Amino acid sequence: MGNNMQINPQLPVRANIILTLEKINQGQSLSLLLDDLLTAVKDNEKGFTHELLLGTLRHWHAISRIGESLIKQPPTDIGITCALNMGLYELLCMNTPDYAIINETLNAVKSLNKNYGVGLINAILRKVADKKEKFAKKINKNHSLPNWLAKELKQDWGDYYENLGQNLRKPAPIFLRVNGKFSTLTYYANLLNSADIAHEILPLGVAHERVIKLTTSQKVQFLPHFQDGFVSVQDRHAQLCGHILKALNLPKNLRLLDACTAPGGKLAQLLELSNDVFHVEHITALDNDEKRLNRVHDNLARLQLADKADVICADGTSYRTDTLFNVIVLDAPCTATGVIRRHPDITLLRTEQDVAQTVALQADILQNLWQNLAVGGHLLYITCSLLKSENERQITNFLAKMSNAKAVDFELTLPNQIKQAVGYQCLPLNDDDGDGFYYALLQKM
Ligand SMILES: C[S@@+](CC[C@H](N)C(=O)[O-])C[C@H]1O[C@@H](n2cnc3c(N)ncnc32)[C@H](O)[C@@H]1O
Repeated sequence: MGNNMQINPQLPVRANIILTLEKINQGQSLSLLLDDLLTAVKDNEKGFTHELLLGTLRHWHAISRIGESLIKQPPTDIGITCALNMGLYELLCMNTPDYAIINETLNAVKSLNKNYGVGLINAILRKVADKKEKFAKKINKNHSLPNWLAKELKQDWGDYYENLGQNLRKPAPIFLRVNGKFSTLTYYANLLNSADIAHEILPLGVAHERVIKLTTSQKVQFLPHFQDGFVSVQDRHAQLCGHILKALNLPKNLRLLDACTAPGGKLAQLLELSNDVFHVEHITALDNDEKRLNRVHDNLARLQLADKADVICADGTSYRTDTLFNVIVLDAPCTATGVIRRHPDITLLRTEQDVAQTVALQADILQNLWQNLAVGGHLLYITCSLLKSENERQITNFLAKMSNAKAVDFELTLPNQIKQAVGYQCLPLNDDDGDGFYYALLQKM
């Protein structure tokens, strides 16, 4: 059963959350919906709205299993499942009184003209409210991943799997990258101290580099000198990119291709790091998504780096240049299973079929970009995926096929940066850990 109602300020807050969940279940992404939702709710409801929506998504599969165990016939309207899951999450994981949750969830359902779901939702919420402790234990015990993904992660990560499954449903920490063109990490940490912004300084895992972690939630636009480009938000493991390349002590005047560049996080880091020692003469940055390239331009403008790179719209599977590159960064399109903590809707949007398609696309891009690399040049392959098929296996298959490619060793030193047959897999296993990233370094012979 469809629903043409749109998120709007006249609806109760829970009704707007149900509509958002419904759209995600139909394939839209949270990042495109969240602003609309938060704009539609009152200021004093924004925090609650965020917590209820994100919490429901983080626990979606665990909650769905509870709902399914109590219902004989699953509802034909996905909106009813969304309302039920939202109600169950609030009941089992938030502090709202039970009667208020049940009343408000039912009111929301009625305001969406879905009265046919009221009886079912009322019955299930009351049943669960009566045995809250039992169901709360259930929800917390297991992972909240779709079965196909849980199976793949178990195969790939054996001993780490349980911990990984639990951690993927937690919110991710916020890390900052300090722009060395304007500041040092120590100087910026002092600015944060002066502004009373709680933070920690943590190692990055490569050379002696460090990173800032914010320890309280903070609107980034209000960070000291954010608009002046002193600092950017970038995940701890994403920040390895520039430092792995810097540690190679490459010759000066590098010609670098940042393939798959949008929204430009790694590109900006490379430009910020470029100096007399790690000297990038020229960067070409490409992506095949025109819209996402707008975000690259915005980011570079804020960091005052707009004139430092040629940003082009091109397809990595076919792009060719006459002047070959010394370094190619390939931050490949992937299943993004490593960033589920930041985008919990991935567990609803991704399917098992997506994996094979993504692996094939990555192989095509890698194969084509290799033709643009000069002999002696390096290619840094990166994904934010946890799956070995996109990572270690992708690269070992490439090396087996390409007689002019070899793996280059580098060292990452943190416990959850795990050495693979080629490269490293970073896993989010602790609250301080960065996202799930894979890095492999190749050289053309
Ligand atoms: C993981 S994101 C890159 C993140 C970026 N490097 C950063 O650090 O901000 C992958 C990017 O690959 C792009 N992409 C997907 N298929 C592509 C293709 N065939 N050619 C070029 N870019 C592609 C997507 O548009 C997306 O922006």
